[in-house]
Amino acid sequence: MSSAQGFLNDWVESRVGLGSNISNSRNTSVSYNIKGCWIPLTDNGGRRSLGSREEQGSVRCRRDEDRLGWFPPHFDVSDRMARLVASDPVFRKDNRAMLSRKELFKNTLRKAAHAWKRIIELRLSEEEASEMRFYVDEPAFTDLHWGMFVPAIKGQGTEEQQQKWLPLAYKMQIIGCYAQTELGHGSNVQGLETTATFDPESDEFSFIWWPGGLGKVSTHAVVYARLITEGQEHGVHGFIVQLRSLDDHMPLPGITVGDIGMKFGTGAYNTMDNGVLRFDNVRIPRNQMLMRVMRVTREGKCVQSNVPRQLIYGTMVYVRQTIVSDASSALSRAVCIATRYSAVRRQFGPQDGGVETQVIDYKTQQSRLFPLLASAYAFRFVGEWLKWLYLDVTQRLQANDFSTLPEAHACTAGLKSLTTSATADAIEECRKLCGGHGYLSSSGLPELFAVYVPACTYEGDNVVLLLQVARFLMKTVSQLGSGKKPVGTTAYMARAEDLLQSRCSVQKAEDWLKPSVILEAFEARAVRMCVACAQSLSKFQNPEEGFLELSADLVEAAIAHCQLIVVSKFIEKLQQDIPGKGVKQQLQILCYIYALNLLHKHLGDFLSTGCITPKQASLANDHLRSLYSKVRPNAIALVDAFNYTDHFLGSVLGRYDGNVYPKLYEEAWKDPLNDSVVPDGYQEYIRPMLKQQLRNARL
Ligand SMILES: CC/C=C\C/C=C\C/C=C\C/C=C\C/C=C\C/C=C\CC/C=C/C(=O)SCCNC(=O)CCNC(=O)[C@H](O)C(C)(C)COP(=O)(O)OP(=O)(O)OC[C@H]1O[C@@H](n2cnc3c(N)ncnc32)[C@H](O)[C@@H]1OP(=O)(O)O
Ligand SMILES: Cc1cc2nc3c(=O)[nH]c(=O)nc-3n(C[C@H](O)[C@H](O)[C@H](O)COP(=O)(O)OP(=O)(O)OC[C@H]3O[C@@H](n4cnc5c(N)ncnc54)[C@H](O)[C@@H]3O)c2cc1C
Repeated sequence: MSSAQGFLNDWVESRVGLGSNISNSRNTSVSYNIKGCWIPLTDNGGRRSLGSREEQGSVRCRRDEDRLGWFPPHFDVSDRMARLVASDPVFRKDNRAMLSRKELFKNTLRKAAHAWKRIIELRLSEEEASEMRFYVDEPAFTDLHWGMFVPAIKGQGTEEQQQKWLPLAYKMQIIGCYAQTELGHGSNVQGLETTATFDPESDEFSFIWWPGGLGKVSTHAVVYARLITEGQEHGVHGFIVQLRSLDDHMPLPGITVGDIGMKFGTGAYNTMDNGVLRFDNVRIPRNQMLMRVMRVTREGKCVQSNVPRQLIYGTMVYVRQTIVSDASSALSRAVCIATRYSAVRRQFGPQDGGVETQVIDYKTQQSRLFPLLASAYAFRFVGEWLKWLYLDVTQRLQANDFSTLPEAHACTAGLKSLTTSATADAIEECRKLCGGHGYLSSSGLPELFAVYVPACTYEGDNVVLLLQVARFLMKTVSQLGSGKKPVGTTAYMARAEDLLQSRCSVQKAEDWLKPSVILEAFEARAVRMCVACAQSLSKFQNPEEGFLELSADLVEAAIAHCQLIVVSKFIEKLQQDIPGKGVKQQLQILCYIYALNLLHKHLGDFLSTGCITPKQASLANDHLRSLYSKVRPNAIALVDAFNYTDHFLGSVLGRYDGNVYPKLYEEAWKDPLNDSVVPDGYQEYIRPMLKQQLRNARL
């Protein structure tokens, strides 16, 4: 796992490297360079109107070109793409909530086509294109094409199949989607009802299918179906199926395809054409089954390769890994909005008529906000680590080493579940942290929530995924006595005997500042919960029955294990060199906040397993409170470090210059209801009502 450090390092240098901006402190607090002078962000950022209602002009973060050279590629690429998108009128943010579905969708097509044009014109690399997609900030068919269709062919296709299909897909001469889910089956992939029956007479397959996928754009799909040859079933496999004509985009014979209709929220994920697809005896050539895992011969015989069957699920492992990094982005975006606004917003305060208190100074606000800020950083680090794990497993697979696949599956499934659930909850919390104005569309938070929340369901329902982690953990525990040493993220289980007995050494609040103490508490909690589940399971005659009965406890154990991974990767990160004066200390504080807040929220686990005493829990809470005061002076710098443009944030409350109130007022007048002073419908409904009341009053 040590090479994870390389990735983590990249991140720190590039993002916290922003840190170079927040490094020149004059005093103990982190500073931020605004208009060329270094000022400590101890309060409201001085020149920026965070904390003031007056317009302060457009103060910009200084990012000198010569400084950019210092940043490693990722930051540079990301920053360049953010600016490119923000300055291009085609990518302007429409008020998506106001658009009809057709307008919304057509706008998405326009932006995607323009993005592709720019990618070609500017000869953007894959990394640059991917950053561009991120900043365009609109779910589109291209996500599925690049994110699932292409990876499915790469991961499950033979060399020959890749050579045939990938060039077409790379040039977007075909557009593909990932058609796996049916009306009746999503989580249960082996239960799919779509069948692909091999017909040796004609060398073709036939399908019946009902997927979630792309309803209006894709010309092709990788369709998952149960393979049947010679009257026998051979499990689920992927098949490349052409859906629409490449000449006029009409569905091919036997194919019924369309959009499944409006989804949650206005705007939001409705830019995506999730679709319905029905096959009626559609025939495709035999060699369009992705055959890396299993080959079907001309005679209809199945030949298993040495690659494990689970590779059929490989695309999901890949996407789940990307979803973890995306969680950090969505969370950091919401936290950036809520933190900046909390510094602007004032309520209550001195009775003598002095200025009211910035809401960010209330301990309750800090105790809700700062753990979310810490989580955004934590998810970023664990996302980078997971990227490394995924690359590592991919390289091993290429060398026919399948040993780390189960762990990669458990980690991607578990961390996808943990981070998306936490992020969805956090976005909603950020909305509440912004009070009434958070409920306005112009805060950017309602749409962010609506667009984000399906991440808890797609790519695997979060509970179903945690149950996969629990299976992996139960297997690991059951092998503990067998001499098979647990490795990677379960290595701590090798010390199960010690961890079952260990006593937390904390005696005073500061003792909670030792990473080893925190780690041991989280390890002991996870091991104890896993072992307790394994013991309960062993009482069942039928293990599957036991697994169903105990599933709620198993999910809790899986969460404990996944939280341990996040905490341990954060701690690992801090063992490295981190450039920028004061940056490491800030990250350390965030790491403690992340861990101690989890401990506080899951106190029941820690106490009931005897990992810590009530007194130690109370000391942890005391310490947590004191850490909030240390984050407060640097909170704005820590969210500025995400380097989000106002265009990307799309939030009046999260504006960089803090000029919230005049802009809220300005934004209100843009609403179509304000196009006329007297509303449509006045004559028809309001006036007669008023007149009626007048007549009644006279009576
Ligand atoms: C403008 C810009 C232009 C260009 C842009 C450029 C670039 C853009 C690039 C990219 C964009 C990137 C990313 C974004 C892409 C997409 C994200 C956005 C939207 C997402 C859309 C959503 C898509 C979907 O939802 S697709 C459908 C997903 N479906 C699921 O997730 C189903 C969930 N169910 C399952 O996974 C499985 O069925 C199961 C729950 C795991 C159960 O499996 P099974 O029935 O087989 O049962 P078992 O439990 O017995 O398992 C058997 C065995 O297998 C192991 N296992 C299971 N899963 C896996 C796996 N995935 N990998 C490895 N191993 C696995 C399991 O542990 C068991 O092992 P053992 O036998 O050893 O115990
Ligand atoms: C916005 C969006 C985009 C999508 N895009 C695609 C796509 O591009 N391609 C594609 O193929 N699919 C796509 N999907 C489908 C998605 O992958 C599935 O909806 C998802 O995998 C969940 O499966 P399900 O709908 O069958 O949920 P279900 O399994 O029916 O879940 C319903 C409830 O049952 C519970 N449950 C289910 N099984 C168990 C169990 N074994 N134990 C305990 N509880 C259980 C779940 O926790 C959940 O609470 C998309 C979905 C959405 C929302």
